[in-house]
Amino acid sequence: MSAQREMKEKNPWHTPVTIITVIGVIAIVALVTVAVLQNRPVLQKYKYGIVLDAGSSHTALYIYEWPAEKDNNTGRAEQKYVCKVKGKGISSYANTPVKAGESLNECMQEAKMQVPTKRHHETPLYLGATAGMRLLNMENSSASDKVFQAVEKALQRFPFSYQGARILSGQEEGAFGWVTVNYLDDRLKQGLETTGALDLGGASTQISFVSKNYDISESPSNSVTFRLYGNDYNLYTHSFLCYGKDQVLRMALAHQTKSGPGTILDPCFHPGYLELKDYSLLYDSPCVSDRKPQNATGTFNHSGAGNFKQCQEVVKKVFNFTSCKYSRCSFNGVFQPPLQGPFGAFSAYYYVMDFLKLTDATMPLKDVKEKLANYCATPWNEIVKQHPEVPIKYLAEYCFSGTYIITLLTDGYNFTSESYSNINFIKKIKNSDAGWTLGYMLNLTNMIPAEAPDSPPLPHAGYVTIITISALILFVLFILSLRFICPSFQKTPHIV
Ligand SMILES: Nc1ccn([C@@H]2O[C@H](COP(=O)(O)OP(=O)(O)O)[C@@H](O)[C@H]2O)c(=O)n1
Ligand SMILES: [Ca+2]
Repeated sequence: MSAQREMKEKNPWHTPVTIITVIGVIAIVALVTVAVLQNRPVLQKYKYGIVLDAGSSHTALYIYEWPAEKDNNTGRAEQKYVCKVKGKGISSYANTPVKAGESLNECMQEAKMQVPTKRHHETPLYLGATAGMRLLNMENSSASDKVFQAVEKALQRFPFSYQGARILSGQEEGAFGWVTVNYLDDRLKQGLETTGALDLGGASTQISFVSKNYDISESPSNSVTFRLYGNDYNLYTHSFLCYGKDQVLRMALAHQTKSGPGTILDPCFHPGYLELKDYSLLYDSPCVSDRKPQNATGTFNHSGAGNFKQCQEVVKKVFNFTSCKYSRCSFNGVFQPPLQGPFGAFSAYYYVMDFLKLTDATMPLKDVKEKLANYCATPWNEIVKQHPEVPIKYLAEYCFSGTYIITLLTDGYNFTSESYSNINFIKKIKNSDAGWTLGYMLNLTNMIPAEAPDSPPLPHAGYVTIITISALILFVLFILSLRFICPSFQKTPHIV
C-alpha cells in the first residue's frame, strides 16, 4: 500500500498542476475545434440557372452557377456553359412553329448533362425573346403565340423548373445588359462608377448608362431606377427597334432600291461584289414593309462600289435627325442625356469590330475610319481569298456593319473623337458573356439584394486566431489566479 502511495506521489501525472494543465489543454482544444468547425466555410456546392436567349438571328442557351450557401452574399454567379442552338432564331419558324420547339432539344439535352441530376428540379429555366419575336408579334401575333406554345411545350419536357417564355421589352433588354456588365465587374457591390452598356443585335440595338444630374422626368419612359446593394441608380436606357444591323441593312437596301427593279451600286459592299437578290425577301419585315415600292416584284442586282464615305451617307439616311422635343436627342426624336463614363459594347459590336481588328481601345476614331475605308475599298475577290473560313453571306456584310457601327456611335449617339476612346468592345467579362441573360436571371431570382448584405466582421482565419489567443489568455489567467488564491498550489507534490 505504502509503495503504491509512493509511486502515486512520485508520478508527475498525478500532480494538481499536471491535471489542471491537461484538462485546460483539452478544454482549449475542444473549444477551438468546436468554434472552428462550427464556423468554417462549408464545402462549396453549386446552384444553377438556365436562360435561353432567343435572339432575332439565333438562340443561345446559358447555364449559370453560383455557390449554394452564398447566393445573396459574397458568391458571384458565373457562366458555366453556353450552347448555340443550330439554325436560325425562333421567329424564323413562324410558318412551322413546332420546329421552333424542336430546335431547342439538342442544347436542352446538353443542359441536362451539365447540371448535376440532383439539382435539376430546383434549377430555374427561362426563355427570353428579343427583337425578332417583337417584330413577328407586331406583324402576326397569332404566329408569334404559336411559336411560344411550341417552345413552351418543348421546354416543359425537361426536368428543370420551367419559369416561362416571354418577349422582353426593349427597356428590360437594355437594363439587364447594363446589370450584367456592372455585376460581373463587381461595380455594383462596391458602389463604383458604373459602365454604360451598348448592345447591337440583328433586329434592335440598346444603349444604357447612368448620367449624373440628368432629369429623368424629361422622358420617364427612358428611365429605370434600381436600388442594388444599398446604392440607388437612375439608369437611362433606350432600345431602337429595327436598328439591329440586319434590319438596318434591309432599310439601307430598301432606300437604294426604292426606284424599283434594276441594279444598285452599293457603296457598303466591296467592288466586284454582285448578287441577284429577291425583292420579296428584302421587304419581308415590318421595319421596311411600308417602303415597299409598287413594282417591287422579282429580283434586283446588288453590286458593290466599296466606298466608306458614301456608305456613311447611305446609312445616315436611316436615321431621322430633324425633330427633337427634348433638351437633347440621339435620333428619331428619342431623348438622350449627355454620355457619361466608360462603355462596354458587346454582341454584334464585338463580333464585327473583332473581325475588322478594330477593338483596340487606344486606336483613335480617325484611324478606325481610315482602316474601315481601306477595308471597304478592297476588291471582293481579294476579301474572299483572305478569309476562306468565313461564310460568304457574313463576309459580304462586314464593310456595311462596321460603317453602321461607326455611324450609329458618332452620328446616332453623339460619341466624339474624344469620347469614342471610352468605348471598350467586349465579348466576355471574367469568362461570362456580356449580354442581358445574366442580369435577367439575377433579377428574377432576387440574387442582387437592394441593401448591402451584412458581412461577417472578421475573415475566418482572423476569427480562429482570436478564439485561440483568447482561450490561451483565459487559461494562463486561470492558472495565475489559482496560485494567487491558493499559495500551496505552488508546492506541488502534496496529495492526500
Ligand atoms: N459570331 C457572330 C454571332 C452573331 N453575329 C450577329 O450578331 C447579331 C445578334 O443578334 P441577335 O440574334 O441577338 O438579335 P436581337 O434579337 O438581339 O436583335 C446578329 O446580327 C448576328 O448576325 C455575328 O455577327 N457574329
Ligand atoms: Ca441579342
